[in-house]
Amino acid sequence: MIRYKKLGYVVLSVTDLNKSTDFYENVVGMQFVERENETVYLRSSRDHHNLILEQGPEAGLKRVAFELEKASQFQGVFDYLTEQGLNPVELSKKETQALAQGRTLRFKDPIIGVTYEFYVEMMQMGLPFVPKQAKITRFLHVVYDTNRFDELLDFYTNVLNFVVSDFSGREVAWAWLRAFPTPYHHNLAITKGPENKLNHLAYQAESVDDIGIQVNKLNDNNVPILFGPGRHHPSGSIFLYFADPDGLTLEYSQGMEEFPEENAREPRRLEPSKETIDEWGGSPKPDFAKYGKIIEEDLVKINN
Ligand SMILES: CC(C)C(=O)/C=C/C(C(=O)O)=C(/O)C(=O)O
Ligand SMILES: [Fe+2]
Repeated sequence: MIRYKKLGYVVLSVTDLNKSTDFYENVVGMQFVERENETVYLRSSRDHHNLILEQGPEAGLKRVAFELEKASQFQGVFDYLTEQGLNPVELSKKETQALAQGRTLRFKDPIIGVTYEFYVEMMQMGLPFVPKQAKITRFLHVVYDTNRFDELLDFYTNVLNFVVSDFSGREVAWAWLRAFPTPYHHNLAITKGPENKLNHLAYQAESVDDIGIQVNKLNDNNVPILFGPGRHHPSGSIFLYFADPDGLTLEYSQGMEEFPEENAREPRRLEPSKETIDEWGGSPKPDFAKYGKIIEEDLVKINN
């Protein structure tokens, strides 16, 4: 059984690396760690990185990385994914050293083609994370649109050991999932849509005040606010969605429900109503979750 420590980081392809680095540092609130050629590492915790930006010809999602609960689980998880026919590839020492992390495997999900990375022992930085702008406290979740909803839900729950926190729909069209046994209501969610794409990425804000302060700061910086502030009924969180320089939707989220490992409540089937989406009655702008191409790449970059 796969046991996760946390959602660790994502890799985004961006069309203007300098602009996006400035945005994620000075608007979103992450801390710059280092730049290696066309790759920038940023963090929102003691981890060496919680976001990698890569210059590319088009914007999109390249990779989603989860940290396994224990280093001792790595080989067992590798063997399990092999048995499941997912053909995981273990990264070379050279590549894991470049990433400042321990043993690392990658595979592609066979449904929508997202590259996943499972790793252990990411280097912990000497100084604590200090947000420069918004007080973000962690990288919280990834959401996809998919036209293969049922297969994707089956894959996460029956192969990758994610647990459903809530569903929505008469015919289920939303599912919020947590990587077992991580406590947050969701570190991954999926929704039915005409295509397979990233819907949004979310960062936890320290307090409700920080969300309110960000409304003003985003407006001052002419950053488009795409939805909110409001309160999502599923996780109970206060939210604020805005656009990154490539139009990708980002969320600040505060106050999400947390689950115990044992005796957690059962998932609820929620009405897909306006009030479920936002208890305060708001609606998303047309550009909400409009962009977010899934970019497929080679699993291994540095061979030895
Ligand atoms: C916008 C959708 C329909 C919605 O309700 C989102 C809910 C939540 C939440 O409850 O926290 C999210 O953040 C999410 O799905 O990402
Ligand atoms: Fe969200």
